[in-house]
Amino acid sequence: MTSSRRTVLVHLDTPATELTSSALELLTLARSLGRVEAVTLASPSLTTLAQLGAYGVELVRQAEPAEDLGPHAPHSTALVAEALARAADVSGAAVVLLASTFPNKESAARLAFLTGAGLVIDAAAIGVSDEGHVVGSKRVLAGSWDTSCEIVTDLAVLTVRANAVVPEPAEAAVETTVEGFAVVPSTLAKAGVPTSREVHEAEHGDGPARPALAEAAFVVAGGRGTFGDFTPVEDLADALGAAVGATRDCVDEGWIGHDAQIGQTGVTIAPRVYVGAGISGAPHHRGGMQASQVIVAVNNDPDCPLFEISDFAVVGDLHEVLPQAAERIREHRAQA
Ligand SMILES: Cc1cc2nc3c(=O)[nH]c(=O)nc-3n(C[C@H](O)[C@H](O)[C@H](O)COP(=O)(O)OP(=O)(O)OC[C@H]3O[C@@H](n4cnc5c(N)ncnc54)[C@H](O)[C@@H]3O)c2cc1C
Repeated sequence: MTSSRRTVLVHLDTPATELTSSALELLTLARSLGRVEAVTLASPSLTTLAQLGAYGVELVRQAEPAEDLGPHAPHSTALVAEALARAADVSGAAVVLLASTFPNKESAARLAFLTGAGLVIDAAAIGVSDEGHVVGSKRVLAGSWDTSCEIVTDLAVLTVRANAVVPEPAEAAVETTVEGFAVVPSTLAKAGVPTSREVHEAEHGDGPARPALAEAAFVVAGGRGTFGDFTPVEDLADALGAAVGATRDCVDEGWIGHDAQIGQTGVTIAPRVYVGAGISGAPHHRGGMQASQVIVAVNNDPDCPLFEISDFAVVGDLHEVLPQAAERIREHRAQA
């Protein structure tokens, strides 16, 4: 199918007061595949509509469940799947894209089951084969294999990792209209509606708010080489607007919270830039960060294994290197 004939649905996470960076990335990616429509389970705000217009989306399809299932219904993965299935049917869509969050992966799996669609979870790139089929690519097996999966079904469902592309508005902004469509929730969807939902912000003391580790475009991570003092790591992270990560050893030592753990038993990340300071590069850690686009390692051991997969290797004491880097970045930012 040619891209001009292909309709691509982008699921907007709720609450849709303002589009997240992940949503803007999805819209950018979707434009390269065909004509983009957005789907939401909650009324989009004026800010959201303006953003959608800037990204070239003319139509937002808003699901209207036939029964009031309560305020948390848009977070029901079963209902999201049923709404997307209906939207795909109404629009004749060939592709549905969702951001790769845990709930969205579940919704995508349910959607694929409902529609018989081919499914790729955690795609890092999306292309089109010579036959016109959508191809999702990703790293698997702890970052040791790159795979590409051609989806040959009429409908392709993909969840896309954060930072797959740089968000870019369309060449020309358009007017965005909202069109409702009815969804009749199944017994399953009605049985599984969340009754409460509380988002816990990560705590950073009095410091600036930092992006979520799994979605951050920049990550600064510290290892055992910090000897428990994460100040230089956090300072560089704040200069860059980055998330803070760590190795499991630091978490086990109680130097930093579990949410910061990167690796096979922690968070898997694929930021645009990963800085690893005082980290040896053990396979368990590499499995969670090897897909990063640019890897910078700071280590006082010139033979540290992390250097083998680094784009930039800095041999030095992190307590000297990181503060200097943070200072230079702040100087550059002040001049910009
Ligand atoms: C089942 C299992 C699951 C695991 N899962 C994970 C996981 O998900 N994530 C994870 O990270 N680990 C995981 N681990 C642990 C992993 O195997 C390693 O032990 C761990 O990643 C090592 O952490 P590190 O690099 O901080 O420490 P180390 O390996 O001790 O490395 C410290 C590094 O700091 C350098 N250094 C020291 N001082 C300085 C200085 N002043 N300046 C600069 N560099 C300095 C040293 O040269 C060294 O390279 C797992 C282990 C097991 C058994």
